Amino acid sequence: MMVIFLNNYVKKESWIPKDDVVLESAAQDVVKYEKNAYVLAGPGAGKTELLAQKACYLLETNTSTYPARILAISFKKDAAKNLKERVEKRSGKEFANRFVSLTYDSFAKQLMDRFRLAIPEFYRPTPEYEIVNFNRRDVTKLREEAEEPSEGNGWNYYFDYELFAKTYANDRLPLQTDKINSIESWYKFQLWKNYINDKENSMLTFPMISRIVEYLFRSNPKILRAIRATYSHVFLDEFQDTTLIQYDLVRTIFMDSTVSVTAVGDLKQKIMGWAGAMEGVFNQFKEDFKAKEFEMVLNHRSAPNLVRIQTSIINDMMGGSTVISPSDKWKNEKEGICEIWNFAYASEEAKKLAIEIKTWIDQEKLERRDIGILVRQRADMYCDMLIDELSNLGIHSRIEDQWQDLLSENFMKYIIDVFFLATTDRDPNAWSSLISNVLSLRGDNETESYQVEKEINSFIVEFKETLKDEAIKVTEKVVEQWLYKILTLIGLDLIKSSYPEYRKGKYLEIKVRQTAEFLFYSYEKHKVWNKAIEDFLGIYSIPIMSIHKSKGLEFESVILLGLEDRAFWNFEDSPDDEKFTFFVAMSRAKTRMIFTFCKNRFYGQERSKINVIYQMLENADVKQFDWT
Ligand SMILES: Nc1ncnc2c1ncn2[C@@H]1O[C@H](COP(=O)(O)OP(=O)(O)OP(=O)(O)O)[C@@H](O)[C@H]1O
Repeated sequence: MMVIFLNNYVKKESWIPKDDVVLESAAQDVVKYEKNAYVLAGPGAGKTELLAQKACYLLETNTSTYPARILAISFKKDAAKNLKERVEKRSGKEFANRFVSLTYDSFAKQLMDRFRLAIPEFYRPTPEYEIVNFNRRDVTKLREEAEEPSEGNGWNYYFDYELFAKTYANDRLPLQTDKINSIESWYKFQLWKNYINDKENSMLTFPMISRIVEYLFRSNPKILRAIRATYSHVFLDEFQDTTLIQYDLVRTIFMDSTVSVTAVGDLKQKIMGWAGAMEGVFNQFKEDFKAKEFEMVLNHRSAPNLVRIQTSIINDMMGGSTVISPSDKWKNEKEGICEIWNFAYASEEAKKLAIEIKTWIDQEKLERRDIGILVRQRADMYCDMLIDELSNLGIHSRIEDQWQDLLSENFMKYIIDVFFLATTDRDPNAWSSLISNVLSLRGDNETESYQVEKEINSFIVEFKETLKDEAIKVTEKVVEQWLYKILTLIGLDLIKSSYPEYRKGKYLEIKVRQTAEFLFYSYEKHKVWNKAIEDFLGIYSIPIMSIHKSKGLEFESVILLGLEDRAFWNFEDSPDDEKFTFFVAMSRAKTRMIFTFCKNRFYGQERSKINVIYQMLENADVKQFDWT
């Protein structure tokens, strides 16, 4: 175990933010504030950055007293990984070892695996279990397979399957068997019994896992004390999207404890209402945790003209007169383009956008990853013509959703570094990152360093030859075998034991197979491995994704393709969710934001239902251009 000596710590008053970042005064206060707090701030305010800086401060000044840990909980795997990497890069691995960055799902799952035997019997899953989703179709199946109590007890036997699929885990455990007084409550009980007890291997959804863990901690003070002693601080990112079940878990574990909790979020980016994001979560947190409110008012991401437009839209959406300022790195307040482009036909739209994007790449020297193409839904349908037109101009683009998840897998860094080292002459960054990652996986034993370097080096020399060997017919299966060789070199068992998500079931195997499939696809395109690996990472592709997947990301130029009624089909039912979704899209742009509308896409489009959005853009003086 690595011991940090006292003289490595920085005095609180001498600590300064990392990477020359200048924090606005509210952010400085949050970094140093010791009690529970929440931060409300708009897009690009640096909320995630603030958490990274606060982690560095707490660790480097020993305010999070050694050996306590800091826990950060995010929604997406890549966000959790990104936060961990920032802290690691700035404070170094020794400090960052005490920074645990997880998603809500993996946090709950880890706790359940660790304390499984302490879970009361009826709710205790089998040692091997399967993680599943539970949707409307599964409600139907459950109902088909169950032997319902016969009618005549006055219950209404017709119930809303959709609602049931969303709320089946909303009640705290244990379920009160004496309160089974409706068909829904009867099925809620059946679901737990059926999924956990009646199967050889239990089946669990993430909301069920959270519920089990919440129950465990609520009913077992010893375990509760242990976890409270593990963490000194907890960070909650994108707090506006927290569900009732997630919040209840956090509350049970950390409320009224010495653990200091900091939540950050933005009410204008609350876009998970459909997935159960809790109404009034900040107020509830304020009350339960006696938390102090902080507000940040700068936007570090977008150019001044875009900040002006975003601010006007915020005030239209939320009422009030918020003032948000761009950072002072911009030369003048007119910088930043925001336009609406109207087309008659999708083919014309695709042509015009492809030509425009080519100009950005050729003349403005934008990289492909500087451009983000966003859609409300169904990227495959909305973008097929644009993908073809871009391809005609020699520009590759790809629908990023599947890659995003795969690339944030914990085993991926080893694979990528080994491939980089085997396909380039010398890559010092890949070498040092690989060696330090392997050493840290193996317990940071410095004396092993020489041996590890030797072992990896000889593998890479051999792997280089393998990749060059034209006699080997590359297939998906062959790539999969290579991946296993790399993981075995690093330590397959260690990888499984170090990353809890790989401990159980076939998850690792499934992800390795998918990696082989995607890598092989990239290889088939380029036929040389150095290009294939870059292609796999997406360096040569313009990313296309749904707005939901773009959360937390930023691009120099953003195109929101299809600002139309049908794309925002749920607007009438959930106008706020949809307005916020639109706002998330427009706030991803640093310098250019283009919205498109196409009259004849899929047999006709209107913009009457989402007229409010167009009205807000008009109020902000956003200009429209007809390209037909
Ligand atoms: N204090 C700062 N000084 C300079 N740049 C900053 C600062 N804080 C953040 N940034 C930069 O601004 C951008 C936005 O930061 P970040 O992603 O942390 O914002 P956010 O509030 O989490 O955004 P969003 O909610 O829109 O996803 C990033 O490029 C980040 O590096």
